[in-house]
Amino acid sequence: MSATPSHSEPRFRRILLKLSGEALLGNQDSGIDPEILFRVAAEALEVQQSGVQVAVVIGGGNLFRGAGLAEKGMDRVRGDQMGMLATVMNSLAMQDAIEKLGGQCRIMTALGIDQIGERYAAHQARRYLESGNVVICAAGTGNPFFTTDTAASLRAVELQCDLLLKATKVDGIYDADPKKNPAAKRFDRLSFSDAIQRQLGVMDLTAMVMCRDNKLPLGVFDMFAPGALAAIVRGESVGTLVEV
Ligand SMILES: Nc1ncnc2c1ncn2[C@@H]1O[C@H](COP(=O)(O)OP(=O)(O)O)[C@@H](O)[C@H]1O
Ligand SMILES: O=c1ccn([C@@H]2O[C@H](COP(=O)(O)OP(=O)(O)O)[C@@H](O)[C@H]2O)c(=O)[nH]1
Repeated sequence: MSATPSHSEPRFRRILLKLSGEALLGNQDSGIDPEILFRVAAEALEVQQSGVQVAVVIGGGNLFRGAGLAEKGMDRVRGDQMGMLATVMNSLAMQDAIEKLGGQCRIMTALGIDQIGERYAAHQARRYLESGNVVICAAGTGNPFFTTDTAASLRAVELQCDLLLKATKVDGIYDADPKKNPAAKRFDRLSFSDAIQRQLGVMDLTAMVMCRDNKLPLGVFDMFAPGALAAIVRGESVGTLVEV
């Protein structure tokens, strides 16, 4: 992602890791593949233990998406509320995995669910990050009609992260959807204006614009590639880096 060689000092002080809900499926039809869950949790912890503060946003596409429910006749707002609750379930699974691996982890939710996590507040989230917790920001933005990509860009800006990393089902941003066009070419680096102008579909427009306007670099990488997260944080060129 960056041409700069590895350093023993971490390149980043604080990152936000956006995990695809759908990628948590692994080879299953629904739910969460524990192998993927634990591998990603271990990689997030490894990065955190190397001295980088780690905030996390998890999608809910492995369980529910509001738009899909609305297509089948459900009220869109209720469908999106189900989608946001799906992100809370994934967040609980990730918190459990991180704690089982010996890490400290807080869930902060955009919707009030007191027994599960405290209500998200940026200043408190920053304190938890500074005191050695992984902080999972659950329930998206708390509003229907948004996505967890947008929630991730919002939280990353609020939490003053140096980098937003989207871990997804593809290994970067291509000039066309690589799942539909096998001849598509991957970018190592790209500007936000190019990504927005070319309507490259890997991240929704609202999230891209949020990153661009706040000069927050965005990395996109393959959630199934072991070691990719740590490599990016060491400054190695993995996936695609989008900058202003
Ligand atoms: N130009 C592109 N480059 C890479 N991926 C793309 C592109 N256009 C569309 N995609 C698709 O975007 C998907 C990732 O986005 P999304 O469905 O929001 O996933 P997530 O569940 O990770 O949020 C990939 O699976 C890929 O097929
Ligand atoms: O701020 C938000 C974030 C998410 N969602 C809902 O939660 C679902 C799951 O999130 P997403 O589709 O972003 O998950 P991913 O694609 O990352 O698995 C979405 O489809 C929406 O229905 C929402 O309503 N508001």
